[in-house]
Amino acid sequence: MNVPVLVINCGSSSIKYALIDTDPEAPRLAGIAERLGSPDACLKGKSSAGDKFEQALPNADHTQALSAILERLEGRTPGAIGHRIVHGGEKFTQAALIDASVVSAIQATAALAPLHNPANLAGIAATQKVFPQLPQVAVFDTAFHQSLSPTAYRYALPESLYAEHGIRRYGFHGTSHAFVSQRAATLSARGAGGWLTAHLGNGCSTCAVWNNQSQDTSMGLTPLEGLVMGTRSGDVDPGLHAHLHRQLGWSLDKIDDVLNKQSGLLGLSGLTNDMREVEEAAEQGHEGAMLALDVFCYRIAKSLAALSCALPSLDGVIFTGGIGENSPIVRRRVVGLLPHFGFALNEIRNDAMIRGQEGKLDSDQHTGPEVWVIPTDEEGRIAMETCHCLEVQA
Ligand SMILES: Nc1ncnc2c1ncn2[C@@H]1O[C@H](COP(=O)(O)OP(=O)(O)O)[C@@H](O)[C@H]1O
Ligand SMILES: CC(=O)OP(=O)(O)O
Ligand SMILES: [Mg+2]
Repeated sequence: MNVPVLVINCGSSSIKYALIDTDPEAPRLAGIAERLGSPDACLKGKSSAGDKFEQALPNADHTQALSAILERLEGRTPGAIGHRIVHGGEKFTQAALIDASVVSAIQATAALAPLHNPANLAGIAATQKVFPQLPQVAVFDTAFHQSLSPTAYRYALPESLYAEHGIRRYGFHGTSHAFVSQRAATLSARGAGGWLTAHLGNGCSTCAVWNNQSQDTSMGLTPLEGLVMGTRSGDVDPGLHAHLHRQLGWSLDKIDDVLNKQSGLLGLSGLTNDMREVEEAAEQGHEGAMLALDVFCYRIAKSLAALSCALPSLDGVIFTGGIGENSPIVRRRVVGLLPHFGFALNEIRNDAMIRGQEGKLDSDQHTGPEVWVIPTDEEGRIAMETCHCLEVQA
């Protein structure tokens, strides 16, 4: 079934939206309602003519923000709603038409993604109120990684923690890793083979993809494992939690808050979670920013090297997300830390690849593993999966 899809990515205080038409050439309407629940709440976006708008929505909640979004759709009516749902646990290997049982399954996994799933559920409740007549589909970040083998997804913990409590590695950003690896398989003469993907946005993760299937990924039970991110620490010694509790008297809530919201680029630099500002400060010799950039890039390279163990052979690496698509500095440094992989980055191509362009960064005549930048399209992929799910149901 091919219908215009309103894609909703609902956070605790924000709603990102995009209206994706059946005609791929039709301009997308997209935007974000931010700081919901506060006096500064506002809706920002772009009209189909490309004009930017900003509208104050003081103290608006999710439902009020959705009503305001509806008025920005320029009379175009969606035929379905596709929701990004971060955690689908082991239950969902693909998108699902939302009904009461799907809502309770998402509720059941909320404990595993306390920052994301409750907000996603609030988004479903609000859209059901505003668009009661439309079919709604849940598209899960975790679904693409359900192809992981137990070797990749099990932690070395007592079996009962997995069997009775679902404690295992799940992985996230699945729609992005799936989209860019399939796009590389189409664009590259190497086709679908072994690709390493690096999704570098506010949340960051890597993935090893073999024949369009996720083999392993850097995030785990929650979106905190793995790489250094904007405000998340990524991997730390699991002994850190007990240490902070016993030695500093920190509560679990405080530890959780520090690791999720005060660490990463922000924690290391002492300045900001925004990579543009980190790069600027590092350029001016700010020591915290230089260290943040060093650790960020080193940990990406280390993760890609580790994930290469999940691939029989390597065809290339793909950079995506706000940082992966726009930062020649990060790409150069990461590739430079992997000399034994045989990449050959062309500096001029790398420097020129910014602002959502797509392309290969290799030097001419290079025959080894390739380096690609592929702008991610999580919204487009969610719309596609929404239509596919409705087709299967019909
Ligand atoms: N030109 C740029 N150079 C370096 N980093 C950039 C650039 N443009 C955007 N970024 C970074 O991309 C990150 C946001 O990524 P994005 O994928 O848009 O986030 P989200 O995960 O919220 O969708 C920020 O750290 C931002 O600084
Ligand atoms: C799962 C995750 O980290 O999502 P985001 O990048 O949107 O924070
Ligand atoms: Mg993102």
